[in-house]
Amino acid sequence: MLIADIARTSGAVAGTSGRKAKVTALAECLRRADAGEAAIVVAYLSGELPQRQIGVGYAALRDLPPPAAEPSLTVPGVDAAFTEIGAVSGPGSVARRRDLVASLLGRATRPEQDFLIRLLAGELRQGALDGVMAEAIAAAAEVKPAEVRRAFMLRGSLGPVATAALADGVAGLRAFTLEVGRPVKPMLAAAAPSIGEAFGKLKAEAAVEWKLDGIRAQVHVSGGEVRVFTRTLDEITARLPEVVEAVRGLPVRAAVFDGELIALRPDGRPHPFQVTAARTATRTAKSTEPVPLSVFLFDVLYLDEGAGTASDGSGDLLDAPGAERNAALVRVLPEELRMPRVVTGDPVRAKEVFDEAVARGHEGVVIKSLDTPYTAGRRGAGWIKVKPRHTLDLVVLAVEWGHGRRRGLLSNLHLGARDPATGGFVMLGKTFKGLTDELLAWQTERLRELAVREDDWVVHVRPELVVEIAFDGVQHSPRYSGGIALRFARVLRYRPDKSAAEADTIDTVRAVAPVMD
Ligand SMILES: Nc1ncnc2c1ncn2[C@@H]1O[C@H](COP(=O)(O)OP(=O)(O)OP(=O)(O)O)[C@@H](O)[C@H]1O
Repeated sequence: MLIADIARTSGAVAGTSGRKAKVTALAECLRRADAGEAAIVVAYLSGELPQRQIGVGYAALRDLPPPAAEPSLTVPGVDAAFTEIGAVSGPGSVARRRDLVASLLGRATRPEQDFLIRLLAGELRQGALDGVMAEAIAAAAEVKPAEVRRAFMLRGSLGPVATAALADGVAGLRAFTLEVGRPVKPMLAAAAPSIGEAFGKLKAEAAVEWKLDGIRAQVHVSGGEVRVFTRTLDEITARLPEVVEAVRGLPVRAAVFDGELIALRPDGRPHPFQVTAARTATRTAKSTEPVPLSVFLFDVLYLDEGAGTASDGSGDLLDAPGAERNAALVRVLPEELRMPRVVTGDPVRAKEVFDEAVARGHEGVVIKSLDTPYTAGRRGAGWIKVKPRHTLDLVVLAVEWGHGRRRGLLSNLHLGARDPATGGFVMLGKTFKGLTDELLAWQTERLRELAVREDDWVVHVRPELVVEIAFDGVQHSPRYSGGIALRFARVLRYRPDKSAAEADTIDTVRAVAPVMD
């Protein structure tokens, strides 16, 4: 298969806002790929190329060689070239990489050059196409989309799922199973502005759980071994001995739990989020004394209680309804390891739980359907979060050099929400409020790494960094393409645990904040 095919498909997908048209274009492209190429096609089209691994700076992409007249680059050929570029190291590696990129681009036609540059610069990398891509794989392989989504949840990446679907259909997809020790993509929550609205979306009775502002953790137990993974599926076991200790002695042969880890003060109220985050951050100030994390588990995806017990045998619980998974959780976990939870059909009672959680310094509640299975992502909205004050996770699109005291620092952030219709981002406003000196220094360094171009004092960056923003409301604004702007936006913190594909969408912004005039 030729890169020209992928470039053309990428253009077609970007050029239409219709979901169906996107799926059709992607499926058509996948049908032309052989099973081995499919994984690469999927990765490139969803912009999943690991830029940092390839390590091509923007400078290498600025001076383009003249384009080739005819397309000749093949998918395996380009992939091999990327691997070669990524492997260059040692003295002179920057120049060597630049030469290799120039040689690759010199063999590309103009549209192929455009595509490869956007791929290398990370500008295709919104991954917003995950849902669309899963549907396209299903269409190309002639299987149900649910089969593809399930395999994606279990495997964590769509490339290998596409290969399996095209090579072996449903049988290939079902070969992806839940294995203790291998993390799966976590279930996420939709948002509602109030308890009443959240209840309105679920059946009469639902579970109301505290929402703690900690770190999501998937805890895998097998025999005496405990392993802990983040929501981005990275292993953090070695950093959290107290979590391993808390879970080690449970009466299970094997299990996979889902939950939240948080640093609590002796009075049970949470420490500021940074204290929790410091326990798993890769770059931390060594001077701070680590504060132990408490474990609050709220789901179980797999359970084998061992011979002679209630569930004698092994069991993947992903398809079991919420109430049944919780019953299993209650059976094997002591109360102090479980997330506080009340089952009720009464919104007034639910509001009491919410008020209590907030009074104790927590974020709010997650209202959970009793009958939905465990599914990755926000699909189906079996979980709905309600907070007293909604915040948004937005993507930094650009940043302005500061003035005065902030001279030499990247300060005023341009904030964007995801636009699922286009796969791009919609700008919602700017802010330099809420930034501490520490955050300013950190973002200056990080955003310089992500810079793609600079005009006057505005540095445009690869849309990768997710920042959590508080705001007072949303108002109409002709200045931005989405027609709305945030009022009094201020930075709460960065969300390095989230990718741009997980940032809030423009639809979420409208759902949590009615537009004021
Ligand atoms: N009881 C709970 N049930 C589920 N998730 C919980 C609970 N308590 C805290 N959480 C956290 O809330 C997150 C679910 O909300 P969501 O899917 O919107 O992710 P998020 O965007 O990280 O949330 P937020 O930014 O609001 O913390 C989970 O990833 C988890 O870390």
